[in-house]
Amino acid sequence: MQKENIMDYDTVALDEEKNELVIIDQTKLPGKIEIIRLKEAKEIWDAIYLLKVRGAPAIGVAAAYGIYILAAESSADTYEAFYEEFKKKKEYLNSSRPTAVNLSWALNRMEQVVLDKKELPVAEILACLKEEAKEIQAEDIRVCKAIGEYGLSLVKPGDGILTHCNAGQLATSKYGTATAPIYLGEERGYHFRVFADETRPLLQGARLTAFELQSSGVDVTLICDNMSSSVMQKGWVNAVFVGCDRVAANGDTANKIGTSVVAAVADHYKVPVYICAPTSTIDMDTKTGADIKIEERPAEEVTEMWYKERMAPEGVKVYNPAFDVTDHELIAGIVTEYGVARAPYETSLKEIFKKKEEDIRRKKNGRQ
Ligand SMILES: CSC[C@H]1O[C@H](OP(=O)(O)O)[C@H](O)[C@@H]1O
Repeated sequence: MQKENIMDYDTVALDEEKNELVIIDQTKLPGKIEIIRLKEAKEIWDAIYLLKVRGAPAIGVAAAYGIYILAAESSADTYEAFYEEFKKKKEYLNSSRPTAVNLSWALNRMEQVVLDKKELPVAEILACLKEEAKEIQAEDIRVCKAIGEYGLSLVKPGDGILTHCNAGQLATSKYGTATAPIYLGEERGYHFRVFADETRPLLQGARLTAFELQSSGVDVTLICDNMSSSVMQKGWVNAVFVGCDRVAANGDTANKIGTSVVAAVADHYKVPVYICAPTSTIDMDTKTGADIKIEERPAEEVTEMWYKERMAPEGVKVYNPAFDVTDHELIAGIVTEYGVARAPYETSLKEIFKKKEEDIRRKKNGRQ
């Protein structure tokens, strides 16, 4: 039987007949492709909070379909009652996760439909809500493809690309953001060499990015988060492409934990870092990164080996060096028993050994 390909599944979809949200349960990947159907408010809230559906754009699409599904359950017989109910359900879904701006962006956009169509009967408002949610998803696909085209202009065939977390098709409706240039490039024979950071603690890189890239025939190598420096030091990385959850007006970008470490290392090795950002993820009302609310999650995600099944797709290439080398430019001082050596180390280490030799001589003379 043909092995299932994760790329053949919709990350998020609306079952229009049953008015159900249909998603891939990403907490089960890569070991199992499980499609789940959601209808109740708490189910949808939990799916977002537990990262069954995740990634800024995908969260936005799921919330848009989710609020439509919940609004369609309303038994309100006046606009005022319908709108009051709508606002409560919207605020509830919006409370699931704070950092990705697409959640509130999509819900606000759906609320605007209710406000704009207040003269229509509720049934017609619902039809408009469904169309708006479908347009949000259609836009997501167009936007990601456009990001792919622009991203492709920044790299060349055969380049090494490093990415962190999952800003792939599983974080969007199609193409992904950071992976969009990779997928378009694959279609056009670019044959990129991709390094996917595992991305502790929830392993979106190992479980999702490596999985979807491998499933698409992309040359992907899984590395631990602490290996990004080693592959950049070796010159294997020509560009870093990552996604985002919220870009502030000054360009500060909130993305998965560890992105700033990758960026600091890339800066050292003069590797360009590109944030692949749909404008729906850019928040011009937030002035700087310091103003972005950073979600904090349960300690167990760090302390427990919560992942009982496969942590990465079977057969994926892995680079697993046991050590790496820290470049001297990154070292403030080398602390020895004869003092602290400071850059330039060729000189200062020689001074240290001179002190050592003098010390040995003194001790030797003292004994004679
Ligand atoms: C297309 S950007 C997706 C963005 O969302 C991820 O976070 P999470 O897995 O917690 O939803 C990660 O930050 C990605 O870069």
